[in-house]
Amino acid sequence: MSLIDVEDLSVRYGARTVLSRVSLRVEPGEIVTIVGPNGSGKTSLLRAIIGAVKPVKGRVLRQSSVKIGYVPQKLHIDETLPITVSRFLKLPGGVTTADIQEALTQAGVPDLSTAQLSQLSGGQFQRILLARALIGKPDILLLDEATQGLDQRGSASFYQQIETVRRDTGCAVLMISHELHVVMSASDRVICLNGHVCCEGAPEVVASAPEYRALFGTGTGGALALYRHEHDHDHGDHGDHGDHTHDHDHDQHKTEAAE
Ligand SMILES: Nc1ncnc2c1ncn2[C@@H]1O[C@H](COP(=O)(O)OP(=O)(O)OP(=O)(O)O)[C@@H](O)[C@H]1O
Repeated sequence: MSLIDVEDLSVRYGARTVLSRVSLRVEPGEIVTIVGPNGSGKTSLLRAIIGAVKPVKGRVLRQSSVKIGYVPQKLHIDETLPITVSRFLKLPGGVTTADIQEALTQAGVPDLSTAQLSQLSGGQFQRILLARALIGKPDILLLDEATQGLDQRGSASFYQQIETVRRDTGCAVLMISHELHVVMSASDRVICLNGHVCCEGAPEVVASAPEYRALFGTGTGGALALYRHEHDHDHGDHGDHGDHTHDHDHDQHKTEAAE
C-alpha cells in the first residue's frame, strides 16, 4: 500500500471549490513535488493530507502507523525571545539531547544546537525546522514552500539536503514549490496543480507539458537546460538514488480535462 493515497479529493471553502477530484499517491522513499500558481490549492491539499481540512468529497488514506513530519512555510518567533536551538527543539517534551543532535546532523547543521534562534540566517532557520520535523523519525516529510525567502542558492542547497535526508533515512517527501527549476533535479515526480491535477510525471516531462507551460509560461526552457546540465555530470553523493528504485504508476504523462 502507498504511504499516502489521496482519492478523488474535493475541498471547498464556503461556496468556493478550491480542489476538485484530486488523486495522488506517495510511495515509500520517493520525492514528489507539487507545483502550481498562487491560489491553486497546494496548501489546502497538504492540510487535507494532515487532516486539518475536511474534504467535501473523496478521501485521504494513510498507511497505518505512518509518521508524518511537517515543515511549515514559515514560523514566526518573537525575535526578542532568548531561546537556543536545542531548547526550541526540546519544546514538545520527551526529546533527548541525542535525538536533537541526530536530527541536526541529518538536517546538515550539526553545530547549531547552542546557537540563539534569533541569530540564525533564513537558510539556517529552515534547517532547524527540518530538524524539528525529523525528530519523530517520519516516514514522510511534508514541506510547504520551505524555501520561501531564500535566494536561489539557499533554496538549491536546502533541496540538496532534502535529497541527502531521503538517502540517509529512506523517508518519502511530498513538497510544494514555486521553483520547479530548482527542485527538478531533486524530484522523482512532479504534480502540477491548478485546482485539479493538470499534468504529472517526471520533472522534464512536466516542464515541457503544454498544461504546465500554459500556467507558468515558456520560460521553463532554461529550467530544462539546467536540469539536463545537472544530470550530465557525476553528482557524487547527491546523485545516488541507488537504494530507491520505485515502481511508478504515475510516470506517464497524464492529462485531464479542466473542469
Ligand atoms: N481557510 C480558508 N477559508 C477560505 N478560503 C481559503 C482558506 N484557505 C485558503 N483559502 C482560499 O483557497 C484558495 C487556495 O488556497 P491555498 O492556500 O490552498 O493555495 P496555494 O496554492 O497554497 O496558494 P499560494 O501559492 O498562494 O500559497 C485561495 O484562493 C485561498 O484564498
